[in-house]
Amino acid sequence: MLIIVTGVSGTGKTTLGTGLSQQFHLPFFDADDFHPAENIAKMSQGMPLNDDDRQPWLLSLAKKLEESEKTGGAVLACSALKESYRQMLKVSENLRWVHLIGKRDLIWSRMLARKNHYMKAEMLDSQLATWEDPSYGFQLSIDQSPEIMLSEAVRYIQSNPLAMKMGVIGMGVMGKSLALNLAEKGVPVSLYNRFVEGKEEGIANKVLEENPDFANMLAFENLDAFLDSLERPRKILMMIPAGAAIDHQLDTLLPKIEEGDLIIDGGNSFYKDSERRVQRLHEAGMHFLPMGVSGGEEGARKGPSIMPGGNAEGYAMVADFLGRISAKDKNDKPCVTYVGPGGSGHFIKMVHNSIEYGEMQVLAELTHLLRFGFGCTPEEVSAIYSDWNKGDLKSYLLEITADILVFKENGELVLDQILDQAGQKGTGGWSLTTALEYGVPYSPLAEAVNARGVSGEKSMRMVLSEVFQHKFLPVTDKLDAWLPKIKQAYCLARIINHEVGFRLMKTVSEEKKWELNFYEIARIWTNGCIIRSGLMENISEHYSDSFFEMKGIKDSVISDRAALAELVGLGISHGFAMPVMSAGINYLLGRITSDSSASMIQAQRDYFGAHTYQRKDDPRGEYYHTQWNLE
Ligand SMILES: NC(=O)C1=CN([C@@H]2O[C@H](COP(=O)(O)OP(=O)(O)OC[C@H]3O[C@@H](n4cnc5c(N)ncnc54)[C@H](OP(=O)(O)O)[C@@H]3O)[C@@H](O)[C@H]2O)C=CC1
Ligand SMILES: O=C(CO)[C@H](O)[C@H](O)COP(=O)(O)O
Repeated sequence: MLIIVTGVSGTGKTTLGTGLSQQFHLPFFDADDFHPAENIAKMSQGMPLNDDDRQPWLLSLAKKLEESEKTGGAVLACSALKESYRQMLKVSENLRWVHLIGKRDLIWSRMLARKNHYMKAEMLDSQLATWEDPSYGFQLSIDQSPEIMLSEAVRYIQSNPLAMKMGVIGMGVMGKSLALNLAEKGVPVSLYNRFVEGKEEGIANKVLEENPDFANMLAFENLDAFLDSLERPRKILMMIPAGAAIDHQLDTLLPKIEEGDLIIDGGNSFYKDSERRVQRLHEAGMHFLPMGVSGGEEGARKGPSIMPGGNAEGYAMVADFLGRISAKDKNDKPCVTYVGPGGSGHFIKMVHNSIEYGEMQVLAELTHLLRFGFGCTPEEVSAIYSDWNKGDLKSYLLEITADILVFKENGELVLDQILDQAGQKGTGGWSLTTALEYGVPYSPLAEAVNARGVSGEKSMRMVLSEVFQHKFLPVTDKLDAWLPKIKQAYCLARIINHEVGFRLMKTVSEEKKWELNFYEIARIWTNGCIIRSGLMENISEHYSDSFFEMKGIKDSVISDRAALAELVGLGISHGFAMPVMSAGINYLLGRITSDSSASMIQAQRDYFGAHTYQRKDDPRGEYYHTQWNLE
């Protein structure tokens, strides 16, 4: 979106241009700043510029406008006195003109009041003589206040909208926040929400009304008008629920859009669905970008972690915009990267969420044990977590858990008013089925999914609790003696959660030849996303396929496993379910045991089913069968 404010010197182009740049969140350029030194010298001596003087200046302005157009647009204040000059600046159809028109006396008096400007007031007559009245654009009279001039110019531009750079479908929690983020970063954006009579009406318009500072947004509930408003090739981001809604929305969109257009699915879709959709849009000559987004409402508004995969050409069309809206890592690099082909973007978002499930569950388990076993108050638990959060254990989830533990309404802890039934939308469970499909051990993170399932059976739990008289037993040991071990156990349980997730990603990447870059994946997860943490920073620097041997991790595996085992023992023996922490220590011990109990399994299989087994003393790997039942 390009806006050019024209007029002779003294008409207030800079004031209006600056106001428009703020309203439309676009950069502002003053053409005066682009004059070569010779022109400035000439004007300072009161000598008017001729066409030859203006030629290089106009060319450099046209170049600046072309560059700006690629990155979202700009507002330019430029005298553009003659039609031939304006023609040189007309670099795009996506351009609106506001011409400032005023009487000579008014302009003269304003020029006399100006200080530190190289233009001499005497040159006004020359400018007015050169000025050619334009036959297009908005003629705005300067005999009114700057505020009124600004609001009239905004109204004109909004009623003659420019092609918007991006469209967002779905004005829910995420769509609205991402749209505002885009608009704030100078990407003109069209908003669309479905119309459902009597239920979903004027939703996109409401977003505009609630955000009057953003003049670079348009709102629609008519899909055709929304699509018409977009620059070609169109770039459309869908932020709607995963599953049937996505296919249905694509069914509606595809007949209305054109070859070369790009559709992005920024929701939590199952990666296999995304692979199918990449293919579908490819066959229709369109680009499809399955894209994970993490950071919740606040992240989407201020800077999420973004995981686009699929069509690389499609990614290139929006790479600049995604970079602008994403969170930034510690080196100020955007937390977005092209993940890989097919559904890889949604795949890694799914694994991200699975790790998120595990991290949340570990904190839930610890909190329960600290409160109802050790008898800590919520404030005490919060203080412990806040303390941990100052060091290597720091993480976003630890931080919000500490907050939740002291958050009160009407003097009551909100946490204790919340029904103990955890919801889930799919990503955790899909990770588990994917791990099963690829034969990747996943027990710690699987337990986080199962724990949510068990929590959902509230009425059955209540009945059985009564039948079996279940009680949490108080821990009689002093908390101070346990606290260092609890911290160690927490540290190691988190490492195990991450190892499990990264192992799944590595296996699937190899099988599908995605060539995922785990340094990059960890890097884009160091900020903006829900599992950002000190641990993730460490992984992004030292990632190794042999995860447990990684720098900053190996020491914890060596020194903290006794603490994790002890804590799980303590919790379970005092009546606390600790599914993720106990699965974690079991998984770890299983992974680091050279002599496992599986010989017995093989013997049993061979006994009842003649499944055969291999022998330790036969390096050829031959299969043997024993006639176990000699009768
Ligand atoms: N909330 C979060 O923290 C995160 C969510 N996500 C994912 O982003 C996506 C959107 O989530 P979120 O914004 O939270 O969800 P919301 O429920 O807040 O919003 C959903 C949006 O989709 C629209 N919608 C619902 N059904 C349909 C349909 N059948 N056709 C077209 N539009 C429809 C809704 O419109 P209407 O108002 O008319 O119902 C609404 O605008 C989901 O896939 C979610 O899993 C990803 C990361 C974080
Ligand atoms: O993607 C997210 C965070 O990263 C969403 O908040 C998602 O909804 C979380 O998953 P679930 O609803 O299953 O807990």
